[in-house]
Amino acid sequence: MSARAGFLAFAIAPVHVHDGRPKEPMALSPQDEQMLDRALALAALGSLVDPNPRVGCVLVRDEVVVGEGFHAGAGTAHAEAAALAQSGESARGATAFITLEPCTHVGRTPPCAQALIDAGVERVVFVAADPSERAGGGAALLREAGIAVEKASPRFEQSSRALNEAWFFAAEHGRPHVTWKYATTLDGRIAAADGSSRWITGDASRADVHALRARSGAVVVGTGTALTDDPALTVRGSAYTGHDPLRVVVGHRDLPADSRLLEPEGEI
Ligand SMILES: Nc1nc(O)c(N)c(N[C@@H]2O[C@H](COP(=O)(O)O)[C@@H](O)[C@H]2O)n1
Repeated sequence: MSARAGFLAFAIAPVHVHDGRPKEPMALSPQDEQMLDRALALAALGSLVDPNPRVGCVLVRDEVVVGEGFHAGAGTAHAEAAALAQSGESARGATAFITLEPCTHVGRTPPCAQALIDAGVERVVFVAADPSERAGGGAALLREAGIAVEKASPRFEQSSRALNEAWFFAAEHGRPHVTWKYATTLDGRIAAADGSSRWITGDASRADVHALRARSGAVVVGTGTALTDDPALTVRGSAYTGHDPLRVVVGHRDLPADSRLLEPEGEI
């Protein structure tokens, strides 16, 4: 079965066609918006814990989806490359709907903007600009090549940002996105003075903690917490999806050999 045939069951309503180039941005049609929603749904299939953003791409030609792709994690094909691999020659003259501006850099994989140009894509609609210095600027490159480029409305950008909150933060601020997690009693205490009150939160809150660990690259505690609470800092229960964050202990004191942090699960 050809890549094209594999995806053609998903027929859509008409998409407007560009005949000349370059073009002024035009309002997106409801069909365009439908494709952007599809691209966002594809992006959500990517890894929650990855140095790379979650990105989705849909290629449409003659009102038909000819390729779809999403980025599954660093080192694998970018969303655009995955969609182009499916569409093959059918990408010529197509519109690409992408949740992030196509990248311009040679990183672990080749630049997506050039791949779209080489494939003969005629129009690109993207959701959010890539703020990173090394990979941004794809829209300008595409325009220089005569491709019609449009940016989606802020409603879509919000969705793309929500999918990649930590990645956008790091790309825009040059530092990691940090979540400060703590538990206190209503009177502002974190433990009884004698250290006896290890758990001051309930099941629901602890489930939240595991979900938070599951989508974090690293968990950092001080040696005070490590020695007093003996936490494992791994993801447990239904939140576990095969990923444990890197466990980082900051301080000068050694951990005892039987510390749960030294157990083989998870990296320290
Ligand atoms: N446009 C686009 N589509 C994707 O699917 C992507 N993953 C990205 N990522 C951008 O490229 C950087 C990572 O590239 P490599 O892992 O080095 O290949 C990432 O930081 C984004 O800027 N872009």
